[in-house]
Amino acid sequence: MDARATTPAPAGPPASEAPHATPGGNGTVVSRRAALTGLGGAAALAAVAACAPAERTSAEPPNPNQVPPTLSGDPGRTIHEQRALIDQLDGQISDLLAQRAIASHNVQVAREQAGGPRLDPAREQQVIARYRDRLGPAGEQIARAILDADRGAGPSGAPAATPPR
Ligand SMILES: C=C(O[C@@H]1C=C(C(=O)O)C=C[C@H]1O)C(=O)O
Repeated sequence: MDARATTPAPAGPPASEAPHATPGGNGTVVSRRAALTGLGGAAALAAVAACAPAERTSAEPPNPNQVPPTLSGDPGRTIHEQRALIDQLDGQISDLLAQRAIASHNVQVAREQAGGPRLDPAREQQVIARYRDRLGPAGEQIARAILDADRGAGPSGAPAATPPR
């Protein structure tokens, strides 16, 4: 059985990381929770849910990490259709990355303001491992690129300045 199907979703950040909105330095204020569950993410999840196969042969709940094969793997789709899908997915990915950059920035600033280090290498390894588990070696590359982009991302990291829609 797929362990992910039975593993409950994380209950949210521990109390020590409660969602206090933190100024981003450019007027951007986003709580950790809002950033992680912003409309872009909800829209992405809704899109995935809407495209899930109508009938299920298993009683197991859908895995939100799994792109529905009807969307992603149908070779009968034309190149034009596939490209439209790619453009749509790239838009969602970009929106999510922009939200992630803001959330990451907020955590980094909060930790720094509390007198701690801006970065947390152990946590970064957890992030990398999650991407690697899901996507293999390419996932590790992607995670490292995201972490690089989000380290110190803020007002000057232009994409982070765009609030979630
Ligand atoms: C956002 C955090 O701060 C930094 C940024 C991280 C990230 O973008 O995922 C991870 C660890 C930290 O280096 C965090 O500790 O959660």
